Amino acid sequence: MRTTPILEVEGVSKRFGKFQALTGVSVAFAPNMLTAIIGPNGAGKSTFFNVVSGAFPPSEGRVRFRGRDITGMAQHEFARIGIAKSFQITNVFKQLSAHENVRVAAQMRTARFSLLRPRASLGELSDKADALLQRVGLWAVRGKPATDLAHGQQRALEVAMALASEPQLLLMDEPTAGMSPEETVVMMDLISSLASERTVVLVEHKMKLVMGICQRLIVLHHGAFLAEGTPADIRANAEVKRVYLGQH
Ligand SMILES: Nc1ncnc2c1ncn2[C@@H]1O[C@H](COP(=O)(O)OP(=O)(O)OP(=O)(O)O)[C@@H](O)[C@H]1O
Repeated sequence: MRTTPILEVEGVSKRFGKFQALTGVSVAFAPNMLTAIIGPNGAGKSTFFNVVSGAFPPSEGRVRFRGRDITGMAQHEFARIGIAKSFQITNVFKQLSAHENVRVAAQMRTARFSLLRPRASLGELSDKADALLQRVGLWAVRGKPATDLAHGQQRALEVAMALASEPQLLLMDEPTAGMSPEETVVMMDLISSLASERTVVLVEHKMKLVMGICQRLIVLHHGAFLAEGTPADIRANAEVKRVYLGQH
């Protein structure tokens, strides 16, 4: 990789008891690119995502963000250093409006930084929330309680909340899971546009979905690295076809 990577995963393995879910995975991610981690069922994609996003530490290996070792770092530190993850639907306060949810997310960021800079005023937070809601296409429903939003809109709300921390790296786990075809198109367009401003790494089971929007794909199989490359490279890779495309 010619540019200095923003995220480096080095020799990462993960065991659950005797089960080896990941084995020695090493990959690096260039800044401001959209990369998808793909692979068939049980390939280790979610485990990879959880290790990289700090949900649990790897059994072996290191994860580095902008050169800093973040292996095993506490979850709450991630937003502070510039990493956000979506989707944890549980983060949405169902009774609050879309606007209030994003404002709270933005407020949490300024609270974290309050020692370093003055707290933002309510007006500033409100403006920021509005801008983010516009960014993810939820302006029209900003006043609605989150619970009344369609599934796709709730997920877009999660994205707006994740963006409130102004991340340099956005990690997304199956962002279109459970979405209708129409909602999927909207979300894919959104992800594509977000990736022009920051690094986005997404985990996706459905390879076809990401082929059109990702610059790079990483394929896992049986918990190990199988291949990486552009969508065209991956489409032409006989081994990938065998283990992955053959199933669909
Ligand atoms: N907490 C756990 N305890 C035990 N085994 C686990 C645990 N989490 C995952 N596994 C196993 O690790 C393997 C990889 O699972 P993982 O969820 O990472 O795969 P995946 O590629 O995301 O699959 P899918 O596309 O089906 O979601 C699977 O065989 C799974 O059963």
